[in-house]
Amino acid sequence: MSKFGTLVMGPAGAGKSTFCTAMIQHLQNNKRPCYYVNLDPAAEDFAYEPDIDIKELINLEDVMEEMSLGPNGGLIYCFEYLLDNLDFLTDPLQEVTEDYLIIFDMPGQIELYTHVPILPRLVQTLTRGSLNISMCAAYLLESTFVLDRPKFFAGTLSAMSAMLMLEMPHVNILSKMDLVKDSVAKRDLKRFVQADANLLDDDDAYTVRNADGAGKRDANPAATENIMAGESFNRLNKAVAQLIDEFSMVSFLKLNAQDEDSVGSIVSYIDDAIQYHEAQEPKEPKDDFDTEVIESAMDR
Ligand SMILES: Nc1nc2c(ncn2[C@@H]2O[C@H](COP(=O)(O)OP(=O)(O)OP(=O)(O)O)[C@@H](O)[C@H]2O)c(=O)[nH]1
Ligand SMILES: [Mg+2]
Repeated sequence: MSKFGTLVMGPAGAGKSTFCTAMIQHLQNNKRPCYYVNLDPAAEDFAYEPDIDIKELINLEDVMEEMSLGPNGGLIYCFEYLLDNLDFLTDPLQEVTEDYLIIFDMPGQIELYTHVPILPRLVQTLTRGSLNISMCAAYLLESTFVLDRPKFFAGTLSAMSAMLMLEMPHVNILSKMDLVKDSVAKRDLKRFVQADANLLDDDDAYTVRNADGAGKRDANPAATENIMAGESFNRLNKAVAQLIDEFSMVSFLKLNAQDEDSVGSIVSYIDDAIQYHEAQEPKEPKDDFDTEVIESAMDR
């Protein structure tokens, strides 16, 4: 028998906790049980009280103060401490049954998803051994990144890095779609959803250099204001986009956390990835009634 869960990840402020709240609300509306695990040792306010809260084990503020660490070093310390005290997480999760969706709300420190080998160890504990949770990662990237294409590809690279590092079913999500739906053409949005590397060539804010390298910045100063520029910056971005293109593994689902249908559609993708519905026994209330009748008849 398997348990089911989703690991909600992504850079700071991507909308992870808001998405967790929206998922819980959606599952409750559909009479589905869920189990909420907060793994952000700095998170303060919750719309739904977590069933497990890492702050009951370790608190980022205390770590920063006592160990004289900054927020990123403090966070890594908190996760190493969690790995040394995994019973805190695994003991209560043993009791969770297969009809629950376990939602893990992660912190936004990007190093967790790129190069620090902490999450693979955590994921192994959750997905193997006695817990055996069938997990899907949900990696959120804020859709406003599409307004600055190099930034979008940098964010996409972080999503790909998490996919490669964790080696588990994975959905990538462009969050906060309500913020860009009026400023990005539908045709362009489709290309962002597929992480089309050619988007950089068509970027108004950047000039594709001439073959002799003598190209100029785009003539539109409004589009280029405050945006990093330069030939080597362009080459770096092209190389990043090409790498993403060669792996051909990143595409995005679109999320507006305020829209129940949008949340429902992402939950369906996650359900498919973890094969949630295949594991659910059809439950007929009549069965319980029949069992009660038979048992009481046998008692007599
Ligand atoms: N417009 C809009 N704002 C959103 C949406 N989702 C989240 N936000 C806002 O974005 C901000 C950050 O959201 P959070 O859910 O706290 O993001 P997070 O990824 O959990 O942030 P950290 O845990 O600090 O990394 C909040 O002000 C949210 O209200 C959305 O779908 N649309
Ligand atoms: Mg959060």
